[in-house]
Parts: sequence; C-alpha cells; structure tokens
Amino acid sequence: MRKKRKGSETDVSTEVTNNFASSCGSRSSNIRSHFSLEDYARLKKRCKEDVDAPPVGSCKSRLAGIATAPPCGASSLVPPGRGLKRKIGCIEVITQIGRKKKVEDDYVKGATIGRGKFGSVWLCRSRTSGVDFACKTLCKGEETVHREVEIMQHLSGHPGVVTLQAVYEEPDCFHLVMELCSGGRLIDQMAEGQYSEQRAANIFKDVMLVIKYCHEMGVVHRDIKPENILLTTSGTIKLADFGLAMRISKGQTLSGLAGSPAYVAPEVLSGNYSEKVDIWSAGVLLHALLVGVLPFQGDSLKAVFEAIKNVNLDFHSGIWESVSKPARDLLARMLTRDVSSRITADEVLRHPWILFYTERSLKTLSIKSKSKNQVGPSIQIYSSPGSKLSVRRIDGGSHSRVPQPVSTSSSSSCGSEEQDENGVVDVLAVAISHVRISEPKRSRLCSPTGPIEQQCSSNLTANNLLGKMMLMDDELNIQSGDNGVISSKAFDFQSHGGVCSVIEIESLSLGT
Ligand SMILES: Nc1ncnc2c1ncn2[C@@H]1O[C@H](COP(=O)(O)OP(=O)(O)OP(=O)(O)O)[C@@H](O)[C@H]1O
Repeated sequence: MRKKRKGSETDVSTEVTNNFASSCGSRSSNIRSHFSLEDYARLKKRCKEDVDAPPVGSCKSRLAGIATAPPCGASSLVPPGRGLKRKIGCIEVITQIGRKKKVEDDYVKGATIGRGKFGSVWLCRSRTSGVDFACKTLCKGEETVHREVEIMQHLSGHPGVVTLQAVYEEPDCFHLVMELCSGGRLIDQMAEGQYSEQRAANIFKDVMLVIKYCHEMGVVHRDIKPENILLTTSGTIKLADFGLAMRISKGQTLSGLAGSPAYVAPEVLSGNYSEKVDIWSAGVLLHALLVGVLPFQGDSLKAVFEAIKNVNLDFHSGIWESVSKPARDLLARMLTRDVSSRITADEVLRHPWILFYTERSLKTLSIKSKSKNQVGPSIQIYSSPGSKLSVRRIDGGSHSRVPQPVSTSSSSSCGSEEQDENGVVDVLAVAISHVRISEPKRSRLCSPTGPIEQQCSSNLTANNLLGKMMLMDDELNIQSGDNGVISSKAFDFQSHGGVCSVIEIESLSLGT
C-alpha cells in the first residue's frame, strides 16, 4: 500500500498548479520552486494504474500537458538486493544508535519547523546535552526514504552538509536527528533583496564546494535549489534535503524525472543524465542570485520545460549590463545544454569570477584599488574591427574616439566598490574571452587550487588592472597608469577545455 505523503493523495496536479501559479507573482516568488518532479512521476504512475478509468477527472486528464517522463527512482544504479536491513545496519554502525531506542528517550520534542514532501521537520532538544537539533521524520514505504537516510550517512561530516547526529527507526518511519540550521533557508534570504556580486560569489562558492564534495563522493543531489540550502546562525551554508539524491559511479548515468521544474536540467527531461545536472541547477541558482529571477519561466509546466529545452538566454542586454562579464561567462558555461562542455564543480571553483571575489589576495586587490585611487578611474572597454579590444582609463576629459563600446563604464566616483570591481572583473572577462587556446608552459602554470592566489594574484595589482590596457591579438598587455611606467608582470588567461587558468607571462608590449 502506498504511504500517504503530504498532499500526495489529494489532487497533486491541482496542488502543483496552485503552487506554480502562486510562484509566479512576487519578486521573491520568482525564485521559489516548491514542487518536485517526483509529484508528476508519482501521479503518472497512478495514471497507469487507473488507465481504464473514465477520462473526466482522472489522473490522465489532470496530467495532460504536464509531464511525460518516466517515474523517478527507476535508475539502474540502485543495485538489486540493497535491502532495508543492510541500510539500517549501516546507520547503526555510524550513528551508534540502537534500533530499540526511541527518539523521545533521548530528545524532547519541540515545535514543527518545516514540512516537506516526505515528512515533517521539528525542533528537538537533547536530554543529555541540552543542545537543540532538527529532527526530520520520514515515513517508510518508498525507496527514496531509505536512500535519503543512507546518502545523508554517506555524506555527513562535510561542513557544507547538514550533519546527521542520529537515526531512529520505528516500524513505519525514520527519525533523522540533524544539526539545527537556525539561519533559515537561502531562498528566504534571497527574497530580501539583490545580492552584490561579491556576496553572491562567496555564497555560491560554498554551494559549489558542497556540490563538488557530493560528486566526489559519488552522489548526485538532483534537487539543488535555494529552498534546500540552509543557513546556520553564523551564516554558513548547509546543503539539505537528499530526498532525491542518487549514488552514481564514474561513467554511469541516471534516468528518471527528478528535481524541481525551474531548476531541472534539459537532459533530465529528455533521457539519461549524470552529475552535471547539479551544475545546471546551480547555474539556475546563480542566475537568481545575480539578477533575482529564474532564467526559465512560463505560466505552465509545459512552458517552463519548453523554456529549459529551447530558450537561449541573452546575457548581453538589459539587466545583464550591470553584471560583470566573468559572472556571465561562468553562467553561460554552467547553463549550456551541451553536457560535455558544461563545466564541472571543480572548474566552477577555479573560474576567475569565483577566484576574484573569494580569494583573499584578490580581495586585497579591490581594497588597494580604492585606497590608491581616491577619485578613482573609470574603465571603458572598446572593441575595434578585427576583434582588438582596448581598455582605457578615463580620468575625466581626454576621451579618445573609439568604436563600439562593449561594456559600460564603471566609475568609482559613484562611490561603489562593487562597480570598481565590476570594471576590473570585466577586464578579466575580456581577456578570458579573447585569448588563444594554447598549452600553458607547465613550469609557469599556477596550480588550479591552493597556490594560485599566492603565485598569481600577488602580481595582479589594482594599478595594473586600472591602468591603461590594450588587448592586442590574443595577448593581454598591461601598461600601468598614465606615467608610462610599465608593470613588471602581466597575466595571460588561457582557456583549457572551457576552464580558465591564470598564468604569469613575462613578455610585455606597450599598448599606447
Ligand atoms: N537541519 C535543519 N535545520 C533547520 N530546519 C530544517 C532542517 N532540515 C530541514 N529544515 C526545514 O524543513 C523544511 C523541509 O525539510 P526538507 O527540505 O529536508 O524536507 P523535504 O520533504 O525533503 O522537502 P522538499 O519538499 O523541499 O523536498 C526545510 O525547508 C527547512 O525549512
């Protein structure tokens, strides 16, 4: 017998439609997505069951035009014979919790703090330590519930994953005692207003670190969205809700419709997919962080899916003009439908936009930029025929006549550090988008992780970047300021399979 889930025995399509309709109004709801594709999969399964029922009011008529994908959980990745016993055994070993004990023996039950598809979440306090926790009660009956418990066990321990404190089993449910995230959900924080790029990048980096960890641990989350990113009181992000997560090994693919419509990757709608679906969903999240709206919208599910499959996003005009080019570059690399060219979590973390805003030495750069330029230059980037670009410092007055501006200027006279940074970041972006793809000299290639900021960014000063720059052919040449003093170092951004790494170059040529 199927277990009753929240809302699942009512008219799911109505609930979903209502949720959907109510999600299209306000600014905050532009980024909300309260329903899961599993509802449709489940509904579709029920439709199969009442296939002979009269069409009016049947599941079939309710489903028409909503979803056509196979049911979730049909993945071939769940090995047969992975019984509950084995899973419970695993839980016991790790949590040291006896099967006979009841959650009430150890915790005092408090108020309900959240409800999800598969159960409720409530506050509880340890009888021994007095520490507060969140307890998620999951009714047994579906494979996903056992999988969620198992995967949480598997991932628990990473600072970006909600720590599983203990698991209690009852005949018809599990109680998962988790660390309490009192800071609420990212979605609620996002609804309060737009994020600066700096703040977005820092949050996003943390999200990507957890996603990278999941992928390294052979787990695809499949439901990355701001509703599932919780915050601690200190503001640390924690990925939660592994209800749709799946284990995956290298080279394997998943099938089955799972996720939240607005965040779902196109390949989920059309067939087999891999962990790259999380990158797409994270790209949707980044889009929402940067401009406050979801990229793929529509007034019906069909319309949303159509948008996901076909709409080409334009990152060049409108609201995007106020977003730095590296941010747009990263977004484009994440929201590409070509899965093989979609970047990995590790590559996201090495992207210049992330590095610029999150690495300490690069942050120093922007601070220096402000203090050394009290009035501050503004930057304009121009393209000329033959794809030569020049970046000019505008000190007020002597503007050369230049063709085709490709970027808006960023003036610190507006008093905005963010704008200063956008200008600098845009310069990096121009470099990124016009470099020749070539093999870097190994000895001078900065390591993609750790040392990159020490080796590279220490030479990347604000003066260099805010000075006159000329990008000629494929090389970024940097000339400092107006005094003609040439900086000793410059940087060449090289693209390797879609990832940009920063290498130090020794040669310089003047861009006058
Ligand atoms: N560790 C936690 N600390 C604080 N609140 C939590 C915690 N875990 C979950 N919640 C709250 O409970 C809500 C539902 O939890 P969760 O997302 O895990 O359930 P679900 O059934 O899988 O939900 P969904 O419908 O989003 O798939 C969350 O949105 C959050 O508000």
